[in-house]
Amino acid sequence: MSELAPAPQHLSARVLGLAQLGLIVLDINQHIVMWNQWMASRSGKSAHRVLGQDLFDLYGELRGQRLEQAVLSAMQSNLPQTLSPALNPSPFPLYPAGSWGGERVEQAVSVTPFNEGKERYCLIEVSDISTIVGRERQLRSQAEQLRAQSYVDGLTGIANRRHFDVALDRELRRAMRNDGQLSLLLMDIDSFKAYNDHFGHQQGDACLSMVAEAFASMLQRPADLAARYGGEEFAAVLPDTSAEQAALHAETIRAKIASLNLAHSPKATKPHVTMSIGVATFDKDTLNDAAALLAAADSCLYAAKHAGRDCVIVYRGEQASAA
Ligand SMILES: Nc1nc2c(ncn2[C@@H]2O[C@H](COP(=O)(O)OP(=O)(O)OP(=O)(O)O)[C@@H](O)[C@H]2O)c(=O)[nH]1
Repeated sequence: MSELAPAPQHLSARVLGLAQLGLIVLDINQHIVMWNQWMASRSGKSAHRVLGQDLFDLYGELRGQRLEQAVLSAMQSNLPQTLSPALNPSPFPLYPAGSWGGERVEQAVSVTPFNEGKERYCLIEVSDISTIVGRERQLRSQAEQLRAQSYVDGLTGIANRRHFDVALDRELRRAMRNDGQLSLLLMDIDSFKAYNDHFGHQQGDACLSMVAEAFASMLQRPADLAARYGGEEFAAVLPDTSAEQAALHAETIRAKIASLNLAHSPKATKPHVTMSIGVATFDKDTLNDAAALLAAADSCLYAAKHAGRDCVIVYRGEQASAA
């Protein structure tokens, strides 16, 4: 079997010149003994200029940083070191080849000690991970956008049912923990079928958007949540709000919707668009989960419809009463 001959020196030099990553070799004194073409074209410093210089004199900003510690530790322990790109983003001032200034190349850096004869050296490899980092950022921002969209109702722009469910569950648990107060409003546009039949579905959609906007603008506290519960139904989660306060709030919302004076179908009870509202308040013994609270608010909403619509009914035990 024939032995493989070592690569001739000119071949190694050519390969170093073609390498698509930065290669730096330091001697035991941290002086640069090798600096390949990739480093030269991204740093603006030719090998001729940097050979023999202390790397950390050349780049003062690296002094005392993780890279210097990694080099020292690699030289002492003879163990390779990898710098986390998240903790050490872009340590070298390197820029895309041919474009001076602008954004630094994102870098992944590893440090490998080695011995050659009696001498100890350290190889620093610098990879350009800008594309990967850019793609990661894009994916993260797309995921963030999707997450935000998945919580917003497409027609009205207020919170959707999923958001409502999450918020109600969170606030119920908070109320349980703190023995706090929490109220829920369920509201429904009156005779909306007649509205659609009279004005058409498209105008029906526009009406829903106007009502949603007006209703959401009435909720002032940051923790309050205005949501589209489904179809022509809306809901509000009101933390730290007693039954009396919620009843007042609901009455203000009802009056606000009526005051929009949106023309209704001649078949509706009133000449303008109105809303019926059911109110239920957390009670740690009886109304202490989402299903019970929703059922109580819904029974009040049903009672409001039966009481002639355009009114507020508050849940008071088994017997709902007008606000
Ligand atoms: N335009 C439009 N209409 C919707 C939407 N979602 C639900 N609706 C309509 O809302 C109407 C609700 O009708 P009903 O549940 O019969 O109730 P109502 O006519 O509002 O009568 P009351 O609730 O008893 O006052 C139906 O005609 C649905 O088609 C929507 O996204 N856009």
